[in-house]
Amino acid sequence: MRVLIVTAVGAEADSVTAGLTPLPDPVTPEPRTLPGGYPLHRRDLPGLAADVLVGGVGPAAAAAATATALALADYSLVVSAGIGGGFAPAAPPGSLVVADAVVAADLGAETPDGFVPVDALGFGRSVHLPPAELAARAAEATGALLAPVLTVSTVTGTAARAAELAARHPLAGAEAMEGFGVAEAAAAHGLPVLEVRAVSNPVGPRDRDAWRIGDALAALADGFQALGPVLVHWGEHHERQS
Ligand SMILES: O=C(O)c1cccc(C(=O)CC[C@H]2O[C@@H](n3cnc4c(=O)[nH]cnc43)[C@H](O)[C@@H]2O)c1
Repeated sequence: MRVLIVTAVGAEADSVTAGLTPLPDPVTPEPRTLPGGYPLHRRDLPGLAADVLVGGVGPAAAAAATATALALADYSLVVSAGIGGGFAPAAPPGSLVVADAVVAADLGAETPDGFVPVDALGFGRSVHLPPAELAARAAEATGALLAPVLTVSTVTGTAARAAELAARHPLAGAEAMEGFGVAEAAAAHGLPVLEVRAVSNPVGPRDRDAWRIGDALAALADGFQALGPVLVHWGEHHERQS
């Protein structure tokens, strides 16, 4: 199976590729550069060809990068991966969240009666659902929380905003900025999507001292080491079905 894994920044791509490199890699291949300037790292495991793309920060950049890669090669699955904010207490810094729903949390309209999501306005959609069995197996193998992951264009920085999001999405495990963009591009190509987030900070009042980016990147690498066999298994099943 060939899978496209989309990260926002190079450090996340490095963690993902490290996790997918089971033995010390004597030769670390240089990434290719796709049109648009997107670096694409390749990892080949038995039964799994993984392309790890650095697509930029935010849903629009992520969608553009993902669509570029999907136009250039055939994939069976697209994964949005990186660090994110975790909703307390379920997703503390250093933990992992696998999305059972990829939710556009701020795509819509503010009204006197509150936020209305874009699909309720009659446009497009605001949720993409990863294959349920794949998401469940991924969460089990990585020890992750299986929960909705919110995509936001603005990082939450106040208790009030965190409470508002939690009230609208009581089961949310994490927020990040790329998942829905990756999912929209995947859906446009008829492909399933998965989202994996390693928690670097709590969703809440802005506190740069509370960031645990190193811990999150390490958790992301560990997570992808555990995820490799799940993807191989899912790919074998998927190929038998098609
Ligand atoms: O300046 C801040 O207060 C701040 C706090 C958290 C994250 C940022 C970023 O600019 C990181 C954006 C980058 O990382 C992902 N990410 C990490 N934590 C969060 C979060 O709490 N909410 C949303 N996104 C987060 C995101 O996917 C981007 O790729 C700045």
